[in-house]
Amino acid sequence: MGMSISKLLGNLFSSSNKKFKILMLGLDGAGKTSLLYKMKLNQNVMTVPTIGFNMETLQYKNVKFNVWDIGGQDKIRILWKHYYPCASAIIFVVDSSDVERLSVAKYTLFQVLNEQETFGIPVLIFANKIDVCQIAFNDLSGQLGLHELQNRKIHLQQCCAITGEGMFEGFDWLNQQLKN
Ligand SMILES: Nc1nc2c(ncn2[C@@H]2O[C@H](COP(=O)(O)OP(=O)(O)OP(=O)(O)O)[C@@H](O)[C@H]2O)c(=O)[nH]1
Ligand SMILES: [Mg+2]
Repeated sequence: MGMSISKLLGNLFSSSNKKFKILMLGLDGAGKTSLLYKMKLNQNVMTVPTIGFNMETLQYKNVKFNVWDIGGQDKIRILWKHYYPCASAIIFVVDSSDVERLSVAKYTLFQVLNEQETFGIPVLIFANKIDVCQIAFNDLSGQLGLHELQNRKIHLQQCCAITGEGMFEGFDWLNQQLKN
């Protein structure tokens, strides 16, 4: 009856050792590094623009992630593609107070989604800076063109890297997607 003890232990061991590679992308200043360290340390860190990347291992509800926070400045976005191989999911961070650059955020998001290596993987969009947000949720979703992406695994979650609001809800969705 049931699974042998050794098989059960083997399964537990392998699942606890698995780390999902998660890419954190988004325009410069969106709050990627702030979110990474809020999640990792529960601290508000002083950030400087990321040139290159930060990588941290996080654990949320027994799921381990290697989160790659990659610099979002215009001139270094060209380098994002080098990080795509073997990514299990993408977290795309949008500054919801920067309404003027929402069209650039949309264009950049669609560029990422059009890369063959990102086909089929879940994309969590963090609408960050909800504390200073300048736009209603539905308008934000509309301006990012999310209705055009109904064949993709996409979830829009408002959050705040300063208070941590919304972060765990986002990771709950991600965990659920990675389980499937
Ligand atoms: N008000 C507010 N400010 C935030 C929030 N998250 C980040 N910031 C601020 O936004 C600025 C940019 O944050 P970063 O985390 O450095 O942004 P980034 O996306 O890593 O930027 P790059 O490394 O250039 O790609 C910093 O001054 C943060 O303190 C937030 O939720 N609310
Ligand atoms: Mg950064």
